[in-house]
Parts: sequence; structure tokens; C-alpha cells
Amino acid sequence: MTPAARPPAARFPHERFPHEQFSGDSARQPHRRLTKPGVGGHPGVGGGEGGLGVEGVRVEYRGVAAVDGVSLTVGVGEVVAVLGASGCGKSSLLRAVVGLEPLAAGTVRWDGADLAGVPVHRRGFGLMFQDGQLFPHRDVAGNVAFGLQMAHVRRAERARRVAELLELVGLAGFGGRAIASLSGGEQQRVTLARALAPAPQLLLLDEPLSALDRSLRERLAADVRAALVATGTTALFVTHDHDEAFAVADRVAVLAAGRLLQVAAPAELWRAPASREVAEFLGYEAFVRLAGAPPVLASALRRALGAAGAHAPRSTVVAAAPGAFVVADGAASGRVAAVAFRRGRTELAVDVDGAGRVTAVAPGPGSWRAGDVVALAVDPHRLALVPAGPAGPAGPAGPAGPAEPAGPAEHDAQGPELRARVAGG
Ligand SMILES: Nc1ncnc2c1ncn2[C@@H]1O[C@H](COP(=O)(O)OP(=O)(O)OP(=O)(O)O)[C@@H](O)[C@H]1O
Repeated sequence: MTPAARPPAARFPHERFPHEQFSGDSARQPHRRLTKPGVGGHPGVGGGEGGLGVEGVRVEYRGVAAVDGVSLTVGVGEVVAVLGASGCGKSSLLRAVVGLEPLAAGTVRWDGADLAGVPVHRRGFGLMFQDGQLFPHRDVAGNVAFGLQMAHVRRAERARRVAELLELVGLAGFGGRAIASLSGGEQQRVTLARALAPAPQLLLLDEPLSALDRSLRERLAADVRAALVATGTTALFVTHDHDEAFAVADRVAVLAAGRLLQVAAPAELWRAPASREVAEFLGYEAFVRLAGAPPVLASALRRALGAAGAHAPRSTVVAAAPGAFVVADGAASGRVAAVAFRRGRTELAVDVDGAGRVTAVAPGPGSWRAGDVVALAVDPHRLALVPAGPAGPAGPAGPAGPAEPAGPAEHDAQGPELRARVAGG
């Protein structure tokens, strides 16, 4: 049971969360088709009128910006994850969207209409939190039916809807179970079903899985996505977990210190981070400026990129993720600093001239020891090209200096030229 499954006593007997008061209109919508409209071509994606439009939003606490000029769209039926480290302003952004936080600047629109002055309960948005805040005295079905009851949906329709949603979240037959008898993961499934029941026009999920252990989180992230897709729900999903963001979202928005650094589909974000800051945040660990790198390393990276159809100009910085270097016959080499066996593969900390210390991998266990020299091949799927920093093509050899920040634009700040070069990489 999640620690905070019990709502505060002050909320009884009305059983109504201020942030979960659904507008009658949205709650009375007939159940949406269990298919997602327009997957991959959502109206509103890329700045259209439909769905959520956040423009230049700033949230301040005592004059200090927690969210600083964020612009973002979520198209109808689209799932966007806001990904960022703790304290970067994710929850503040979400609270501003739902109307719980005043805007110091900017606008929040739905279907093109400015929501300034529209109270929380009239926005038709739903919220789901880390702690599900389920009603402990209601059974599972009673919890899922809550929003429908508030909207005076008829009993038969309610029962049909509850059964459909419980099946959708993998809890068919759980309707009569007491909340206290459920595991943490099952409780979050109930919370999801309850949040989806009134068919909110936008569902905002704030770290909904972070109270669960990692393996459960991974499974549930896939199930959350499946449920959002099946119901065609438009959603903004806040998380600090990269894997979760990549598993759940159509597009991922990277937030740091209140600023939006990049918004892109998961594969695009991984392949073409807009800046070194984004790449580091995604876990890229070594940055090599090709011009000035040791020739052996530069040509090994070039060959790997070339094999994947990517062309790297001399000025490019190549970012390498853990596992980009593989212990195998290859042109590059390095000296082993440490060895760790991890579930079916070995990870070696290897010092590579020009790249610094990298995490190289080898299949299975091995007999490497610190000080050994190992040959390294390069896995192009763990490389990315990031824009060169201010030092430019004549920059220092070895690990690259800091790259220029990408700026706050919603769009991929990398620019069409470099993106075209990495296409297929
Ligand atoms: N009510 C408040 N008063 C003052 N400062 C606040 C308030 N709420 C948030 N902050 C500050 O604003 C910044 C952003 O907070 P926010 O909760 O939005 O970040 P977050 O990315 O959601 O963090 P986490 O992942 O840890 O929940 C933090 O520095 C936080 O301390």
C-alpha cells in the first residue's frame, strides 16, 4: 500500500479534491472510443489550434522564476512527457497548466482559447499524482466510479464504464476489492482508471509511478501508455525518469532550471540532442570534438557514424553514451581502470585517449583487470552529434568544451542542417 493512499481527513465527507473537480461537460461525455485518434498525426502537434498550448509561461515564487518562458503544445490525443531533474520546475509548470498556480507571464490555452480566469474545476482537466489518494472506505469500483458519480452519470452506464476501465488497466474482477488489500502497483492502476473515467480533455500526471520500485515502474509505464493510447487521452506526464519518459510519451520535453531545452520524439531526442546540456542529462558521458581528436579515435567514430548513414562534419562534437564502446576487435583502444560484472555483461571503465573515461561493455563475464589495454569497436546507436561549442573547429583536442545552449524554443534547436546529417544514425 502506498504510504499516502489515505486522503486527508479534512476532505471528508465531500470526497472531492479541489484539483479533481471535473467539469460537468467533460465528465458527461460519452465514453470515448478505445482507440487513439490520429496516432502520429495529432491535430495541434507543432503549434496547431487543437489541444493544449502553453506560450511563454513564467511561474514565480517570491519573485524567483521556477518556470521561465516555457512554450509547449500537446496535440489532441498526444502524450507529452516533461522530463527534468528534481526542482527544475516540472510540478510548477503542471500546476500552472491546471490553474493551481498563477502565471507571472504567458498564456495557457485549450483549443486556442485563453484559460486565464477559467477556474480549475471549469477546465475539464484531470490530475494523477504519485500517491493515488484513493478513498479507503470505497472499494475499487467505488473509487473508479467517483468522478462519474459526481457528474451524475447513470448507474448502469457507470457500471459499464468502470468494468471497461478496470479491464483496460489490468484489474478486471477487482471491483469489489478493498483498497487496503491492493499492492502499491495495483493502487496506482486504480488511480489511473479513476483519472480516466470522466474522460478528461487533458490528463496531467505528476510523477505517478515514482513511489513504486524500478521493475514495477517499467512495467506500469508501458501499461500507462497503453491505457492513454487506447482511450485517446491527451496527456502531460511529468517525470524525472528518462526511461519512463521514453516509454510513455510521443514527445519528450526536457526542462532544466525552469527553461525548456528541447522537445522531440524519444528516438529523435536520443539521436540528436540539441545541446551538450541535453546530451549530458540523457546520460551521454563522453564528448569528442572530431577536429583535434586523436586520429585513431576520430576515424573510428567517423566510420561508425558513416556505417549508420550519418555524416559528421569536422566541427561536430560526438557524444558517446555508456556502451558506445564495445570490447571487440576495433580500431580504437583504451586502458582498463575498473571492471564490474552486471547481469549478463561486463562493464569496464576504460580511459580512451581523446575521450576520457568511458563505460565500455563486453558480453558475458571476462578476465580483464585494471591496467589491461583493450581493443574497442564503436556502436553507432549509442552515439549522437551535438552542436559544437563556442571553441569551434579549432577547439582543444580530447573531450569537447561546453556547447552553446540551445535556447528556450520548443522546437528542436539543432537546426535542419545538422539533423539532416544525423538522419538514419
Ligand atoms: N510554493 C513554493 N514556494 C516557494 N518556492 C517553491 C514553491 N514551490 C516550488 N518552489 C521552488 O520552485 C522550484 C521548482 O519546484 P517544482 O516543485 O516545480 O520542481 P520539480 O521539478 O517538480 O521538482 P521535484 O521533481 O523534486 O518535484 C524549486 O526550486 C522549488 O523549491
